[in-house]
Order: sequence, then structure tokens, then C-alpha cells
Amino acid sequence: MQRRRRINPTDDANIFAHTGRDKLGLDINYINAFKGGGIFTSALFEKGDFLCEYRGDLISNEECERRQRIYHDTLKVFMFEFRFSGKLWCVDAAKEDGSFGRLVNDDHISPNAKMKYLTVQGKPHLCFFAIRDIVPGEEMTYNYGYSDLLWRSKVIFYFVMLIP
Ligand SMILES: C[S@@+](CC[C@H](N)C(=O)[O-])C[C@H]1O[C@@H](n2cnc3c(N)ncnc32)[C@H](O)[C@@H]1O
Repeated sequence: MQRRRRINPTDDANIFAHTGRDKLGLDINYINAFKGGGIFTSALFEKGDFLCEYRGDLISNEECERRQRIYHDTLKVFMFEFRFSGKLWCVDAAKEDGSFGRLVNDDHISPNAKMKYLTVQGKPHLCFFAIRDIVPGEEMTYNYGYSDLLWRSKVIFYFVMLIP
């Protein structure tokens, strides 16, 4: 059987980041009332493959602080702050634009994706790559990186298991 020719994952990420589009093979699915939606694969992704970008407005730290003062908590969760080239930045993905990256959920135990910062045309882009093979139907997840998250509490976890 002939193996499909694999595009270099960084080149792949660069193309999608440059065009601002999402690739085929990912879908948005509703999970439950607590978790909301999530991103699920409908195709096989191999370890190392580019998955999608966490897209939104790229803003300065000052603008991020200004928006955080006026945003409701439900919007603040879409603000991803990061350090790049010695400066603080934020990608504000609060706007519901149909893109996939903003809906990727947290998993600190067995995530299947990780985020890398790529420079595309001089600007930082937050891109997700598979850290293992991901088969069709799996939820795409990554480790949000901080520990004081409500759903990581065992009590909340067992409570949520009761939600239909
Ligand atoms: C960037 S959004 C991810 C998409 C979100 N599920 C949605 O439908 O809008 C982050 C929010 O998703 C929810 N979330 C993410 N990971 C979760 C998890 N492992 N368990 C429960 N809720 C989670 C939390 O409400 C969190 O504030």
C-alpha cells in the first residue's frame, strides 16, 4: 500500500496561519452543559501533524488588560496570554468566528496536542500539533498549563459525570 506523502507540519501550519483558514478533518461537537463544545477529529492525524491555530485578535498586553476590565468572565476564558520575543502578547479569541482553535478543551492527564508559537510574516501564531497519533472520533485536547482550574477538582469531576 502506498503511504500518503506527508507535508512538513511547520510548512502546513504556516500555510493555514497565513490564510487564516482551518483544515479538513476537524469538527466542532457539543459535549455537555458543563464542558460546552470541543474539537473532534474526523480523520487520522499522525504524531507531529499540524492540527489548527488558536486564532483571534493578536493584541498587546495593555490592550489585553483593557479588554479584561470590560469583558464578562465567559469571554475572558478565550484570552490566551503568552510571552514572545521578550514581550507579553495576547490572542483574544472571544469573538465566535467558527474557528476551531478557540474551542479546544483542557486535559492535563493525557492531552493529544500541544501548542507551539510560530512566527508567520513577523507575527506570533499559536499553533497546535499532535503529540501522538489521533484516530478519527477523538477529542483534541491540550494542557492549559495552569493548575487552579475548576474542572480539575475531583469533586467537580464526579459531579459532572452525572450530567447527561
Ligand atoms: C477556550 S474555552 C474551550 C471551549 C469551550 N468548551 C466552549 O464550548 O466554549 C475554555 C472553557 O472550556 C471549558 N473547559 C475546557 N476544558 C475543560 C475540561 N477539561 N472540563 C470542563 N470544562 C472545560 C471551561 O469552561 C473553560 O473555561
